[in-house]
Amino acid sequence: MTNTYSRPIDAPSLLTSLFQKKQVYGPIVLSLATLSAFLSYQRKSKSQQPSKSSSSQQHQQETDPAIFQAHKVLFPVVDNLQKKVGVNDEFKRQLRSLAAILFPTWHTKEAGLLVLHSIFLILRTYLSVVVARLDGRIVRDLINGHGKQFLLGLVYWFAIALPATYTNSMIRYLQSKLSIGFRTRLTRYVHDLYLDKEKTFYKAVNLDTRIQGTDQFITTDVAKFCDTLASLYSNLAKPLLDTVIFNYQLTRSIGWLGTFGLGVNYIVTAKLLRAVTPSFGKLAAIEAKLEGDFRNAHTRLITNAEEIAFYNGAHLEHSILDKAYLKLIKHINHIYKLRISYNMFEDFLIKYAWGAFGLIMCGIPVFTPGMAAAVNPSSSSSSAAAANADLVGSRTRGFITNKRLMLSLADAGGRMMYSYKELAELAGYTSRVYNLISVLHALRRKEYDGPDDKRRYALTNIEGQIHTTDAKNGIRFDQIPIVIPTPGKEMVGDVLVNALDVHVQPGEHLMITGPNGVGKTSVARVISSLWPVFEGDLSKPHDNEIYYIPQRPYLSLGSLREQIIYPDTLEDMRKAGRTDDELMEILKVVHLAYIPDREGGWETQKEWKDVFSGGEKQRVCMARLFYHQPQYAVLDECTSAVSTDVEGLMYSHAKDMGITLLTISHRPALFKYHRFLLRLTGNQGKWEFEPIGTVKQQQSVTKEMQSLEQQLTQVETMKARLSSINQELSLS
Ligand SMILES: Nc1ncnc2c1ncn2[C@@H]1O[C@H](COP(=O)(O)OP(=O)(O)OP(=O)(O)O)[C@@H](O)[C@H]1O
Repeated sequence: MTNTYSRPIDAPSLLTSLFQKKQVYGPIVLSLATLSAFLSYQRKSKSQQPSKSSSSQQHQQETDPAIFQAHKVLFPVVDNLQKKVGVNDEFKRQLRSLAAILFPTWHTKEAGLLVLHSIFLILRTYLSVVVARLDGRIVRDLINGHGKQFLLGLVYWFAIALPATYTNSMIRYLQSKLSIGFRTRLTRYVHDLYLDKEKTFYKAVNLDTRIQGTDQFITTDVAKFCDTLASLYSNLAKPLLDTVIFNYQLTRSIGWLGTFGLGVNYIVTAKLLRAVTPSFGKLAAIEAKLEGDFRNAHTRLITNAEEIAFYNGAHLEHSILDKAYLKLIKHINHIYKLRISYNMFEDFLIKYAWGAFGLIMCGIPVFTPGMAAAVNPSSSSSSAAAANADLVGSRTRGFITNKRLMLSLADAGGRMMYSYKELAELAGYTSRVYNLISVLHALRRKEYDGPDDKRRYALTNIEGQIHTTDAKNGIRFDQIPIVIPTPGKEMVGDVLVNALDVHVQPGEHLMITGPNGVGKTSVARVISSLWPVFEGDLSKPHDNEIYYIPQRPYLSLGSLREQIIYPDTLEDMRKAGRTDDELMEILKVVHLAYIPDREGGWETQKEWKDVFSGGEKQRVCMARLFYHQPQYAVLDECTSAVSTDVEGLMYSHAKDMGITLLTISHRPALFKYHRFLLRLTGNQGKWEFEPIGTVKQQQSVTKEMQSLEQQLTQVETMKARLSSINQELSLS
């Protein structure tokens, strides 16, 4: 006899024919095929991986500038304050722009992963239907007392368990792989933008306020974006597929009316949930920012640990950290509170309302006489008792199968609805990551944050020109004002130095002096293109012919050798044919020859900023100058902690090497190593430029000496007065 009740599940379709004829073999064969595809894919991707620690290979992988150029239109900067962060058209546009980075072509590893992931998702849905049907069959055989078939059903059950569990683990594995793949692509892209030749990393921090806490953006937000995107694909694609297939199966079982009811149910639920969903996207974006602030406060503490410890500043730092943490926690608590009512509503709707609705749907074929007859026309030809037993068996099978499908459907629908919350969170991370990339693109093109109109000294009105010339032409400032770059819509910069007009020729060592905060370092910032040339013309040699030693010594991560050759790598050093013996000679010049022995050799790796004393750090930086032997050197108070005799030796050595010096210093002892003096007066941006050793200067030195001598003559008078005061005090 035909089991007519279960006919809908056995309907002639590709899927159902697979259940019928290859109920167990089908899934196993499919799983094995997918496994072998996966293994061959793994082999292929392994063979394409770059060899370990090959910096030249890593270099080859840098993003092609043509790609950045092409992406210019995809990443216009948007004002996030004005745009509402949420699941809207702007979110879709931003996601499409980011997709161009995640999937540059369909021949990428990530595209392969996505396809494989999708195959496993389809496989899982297919297996769910097989399991639902098998479940129904086993229960039917149990109720009908068909022991042999019951046992056979159990054998099938275990046979399916293998591909089913494998499929589930693969889905999770591929989801993680997809997330890591996205993250690698995005991070590489961002690093290439951030650490490019335009020194965008400096500009993002100092010349712009649109992305604050870049480290948080690059480390945490990118990772969260990738995780959410990968999981959302899985959380949306699978239930979507499940919904289509299960609905199809159910339609055949419960009829079109039931399916229509299900459809209405979905639409109503989606509308209701949408109406009550708080703006999780915006909340997630704020949370990410507050996390960044908290992390930043900790990073500052670590970076400045010694200074804070000397000042006994732990108490204040403690309260700063607490404040940052409390702000974050307050926000997270607010989100949790919003979630209470939202989750209640969501659970009520999806678990309980849908559950009741599902049971009603399952009951339709049972309680609707017309339908039962329609699905069971052959029952009249059997004896009444047998027909009754068959009817109970087939009803049970139908009910169990439908209930399982219904539960899976509720689960799928529920997950789709839950995904809306995830989608809203994704909108928040998308807006953060998009914002980061679009601002980095803008900074690379020198499009800064400033007023819309052409105001003088605004970052949106940079009119100066920079010319790269031969080193023998020197460095020339032609009517260049030194202006503090000030980001912001209504902001213009303050002028530190008026139209500077100075020419430094090779060998004409220049000393720049003036009171604190007058703008001496700022002159160096303009030469090195950290600050823009707002007006005038700057002519200078190529960047690699000028070496800068800043006021604060910087020691990098890496070996002792890498401290001396910074920013060259060991590979660069070897390529240039330089040796460790040469480095030792350099260390002798800066009186640090004892360091390699003391520290255990050139390869030693330490946190060098904590190892060297203040003077040693400055001498290591001077050693770098002698290693690189540039045509020009800008030395910004970089020997202030070095004893005068060693300082003098280093200056003489630099000059002997043919390096033209531009020294920023207050120390008159350094005058004698220079030929010109640029004095920034601080008086409304005025400056003076003159040769060193002129009559005027000698007169000024003589005048200073006379004034000092005069002060010395008063010392005896002052001493006498002091002792008389002491005497008076002891008498009283
Ligand atoms: N990024 C910035 N934003 C705002 N103001 C800045 C910035 N950088 C420097 N300034 C200001 O510009 C002025 C000049 O700074 P600069 O570092 O050039 O001084 P300096 O003459 O080298 O001083 P010192 O002798 O103390 O080193 C200072 O008042 C400083 O506060």
